[in-house]
Amino acid sequence: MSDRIYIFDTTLRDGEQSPGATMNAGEKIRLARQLERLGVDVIEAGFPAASTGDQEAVAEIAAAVKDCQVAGLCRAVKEDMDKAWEAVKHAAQPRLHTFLATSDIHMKYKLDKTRDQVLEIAHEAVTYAGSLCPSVEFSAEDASRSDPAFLVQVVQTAIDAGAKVINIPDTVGYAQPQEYAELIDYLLTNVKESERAIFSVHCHNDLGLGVANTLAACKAGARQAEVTLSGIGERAGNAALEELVMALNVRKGFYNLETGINTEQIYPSCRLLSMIIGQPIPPYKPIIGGNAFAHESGIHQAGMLKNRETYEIMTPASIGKAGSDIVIGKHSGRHALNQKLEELGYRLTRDQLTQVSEVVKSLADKKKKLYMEDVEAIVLEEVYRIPDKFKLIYLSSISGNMAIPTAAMKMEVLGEEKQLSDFGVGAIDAVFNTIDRLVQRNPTLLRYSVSAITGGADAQGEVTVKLEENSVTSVGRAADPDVIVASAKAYINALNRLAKKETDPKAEQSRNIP
Ligand SMILES: CC(=O)SCCNC(=O)CCNC(=O)[C@H](O)C(C)(C)COP(=O)(O)OP(=O)(O)OC[C@H]1O[C@@H](n2cnc3c(N)ncnc32)[C@H](O)[C@@H]1OP(=O)(O)O
Ligand SMILES: CC(C)C(=O)C(=O)O
Ligand SMILES: [Mg+2]
Repeated sequence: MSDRIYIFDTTLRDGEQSPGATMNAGEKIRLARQLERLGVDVIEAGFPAASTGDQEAVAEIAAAVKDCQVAGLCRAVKEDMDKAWEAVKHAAQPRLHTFLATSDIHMKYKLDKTRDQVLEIAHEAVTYAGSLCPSVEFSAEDASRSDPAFLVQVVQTAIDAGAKVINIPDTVGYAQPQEYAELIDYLLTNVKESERAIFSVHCHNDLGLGVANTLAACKAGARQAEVTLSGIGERAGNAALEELVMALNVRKGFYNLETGINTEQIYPSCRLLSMIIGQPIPPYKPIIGGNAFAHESGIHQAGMLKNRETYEIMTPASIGKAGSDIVIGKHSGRHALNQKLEELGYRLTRDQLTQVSEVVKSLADKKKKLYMEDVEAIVLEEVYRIPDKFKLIYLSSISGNMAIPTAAMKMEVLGEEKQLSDFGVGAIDAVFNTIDRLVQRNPTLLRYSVSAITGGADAQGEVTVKLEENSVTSVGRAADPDVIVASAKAYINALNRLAKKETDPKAEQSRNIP
C-alpha cells in the first residue's frame, strides 16, 4: 500500500457550510489559487446544484485551477449531477462527488428509502456520474453510524459501478478513533478487490475528534483525507488540514505517511481564509493561533532560550509563520526579560534585572496585557531615572458633544511656571496640543494606548505614549483614575525622556534606546 495521503480540501464546500463563512465567487477563486499553492490534491469547489452562483463559482475555479483535481458535490440525483458536471467539466482534472446516506436513521427518516432502494440508487448514481466524468467519488453519508455489513454492500456496489474513490464519512462526529480505524480495516478486508478504489475519510468535529479520527483511519489504510483550512465546516467543523498535515509531518516516524502539502503555505492559507470570512483565528488554535509559538512562563522561556526544542515540536517557519515569541507577563523569569531587553538594546546588571523583574511582575498582576513599551518604561523609571524638566501643576479639561474640547494647563517648564489653554478634536488632543505649546515642542505621537489597571468604573487608567522628534523616540507612561490626567502625565513623561536624550545623547546611545 502506498504511503501517500491525498489531501482533499473541502473548505470551499463543507467549510462554506459553516455559519457566517459564505464567500463570493471572487473570494473563492482567490482561496482556490492559494489551495493550489498549498499543494492540496483535490479542491472540492462547491455544491453546484445549490444555486446559480455556486455553479458559476465552481465553473470559474475549474477553469482557474490547473495543478489539482476540482470536485463538485452532488446528491444521487440526475439533475444535481448534471449541474455539477456542467461546472467542473472544463477543469484540467475534474471529479464528480456524489453521496447517499447509508445509516438506518438517515435512510428511514431523511430519505424514506429501504436498504435495497439505497443500493439501487447508489448503483445508478455512480454509473451515471461515471458516464459524465472519468473520476467519480462516492460518499456513504453517516457511514460511521451505518451497519458495517450493509456498508460493505454499498461500497461494493459503488466500486463495481466504477467509483474510483470511496469516502466513509463520520458525518456527525460520532466515531471514536479506534472504532473508526477498525471500520476502515473491516471495509478494506471485506470489500472484494478493495484496492480498486482509494478509501477516503471525512471527519466532523462534534466531539473534538476530527483530526484524531482521520489520523487513526489513515493508519488503518485510508489514503484520502477530507479536511478544511482551520477546521471550518458544518456545525463544529471538519478535521483541520493544518493539524492533520503537521501531525503526519512531526510524527513521520510513527505514521510513515506523506502528503504533497507545502507546509510553509499553511499559515498564509489560513490567514487568507480568516480575512475572507472575516473571522479571526483564535489565539489558542493549534498550529496557526497567535499563541501556538508564544511562550509566557519563565521556566518555558528559559528552556526555549537554551534550546527551542525543549518546548517547540515544530518551527513557526515550517508553517510559514514569523519567529517564536517570548511574551513578557507575570509568569516570565529574568532570562526571558533579559533577552527581550537586550533585543531593545538595554544591557542590565543582574541587580538591575531583578529590580525591573519585580516591578514588571507587580504591574502584570494588575494589567491584562503587558506591552514591551510598559517594560521599557519600567526600565527607564527604575534604572535610568531622570530629573524632570517638565512637570504638570494643574489641568482642567472641557469636552462633550456640546463643547469645543479645551484644555487649560499650568506646568513647570525648565524651572519656570507657565499656563495656557488650547483646543483639539477631542479632550486628549486638546491636552497634547496645550502641552506642546507650553514646552514649545512638536513631537509626533507614534502610539497611544490606554488600559484599565483595576476593574469597575473607577478603574485606574494607565496610559502609554510613544513620541518621536528628530528621529529620536521615547516612551512615557502614567496612571491615574482620570484618563485625561493620566494621558497628560504620560505625555509629559515621554517629553522628559526626549529632552534627556538631547542633553545626554552619549548615555542614550550606549543604551541604544529605540
Ligand atoms: C452531509 C452534507 O454536508 S450533505 C451536503 C449539504 N449541502 C447542502 O445541502 C447544499 C445546499 N443545499 C441546497 O441548496 C438544497 O438543499 C438543495 C438545492 C440541494 C435541495 O433543495 P430542495 O429541493 O429544496 O430540498 P431540501 O433541501 O428541502 O431537502 C433535501 C431533499 O434531498 C433529499 N436528499 C438528501 N440527500 C440526498 C442524496 N444524497 N441523494 C438524493 N436525495 C437526497 C432529501 O431526502 C430531501 O428530499 P425530499 O424533498 O423528497 O424530502
Ligand atoms: C457530503 C459528505 C461527504 C459530507 O460532507 C459528510 O458526510 O459530512
Ligand atoms: Mg461533511
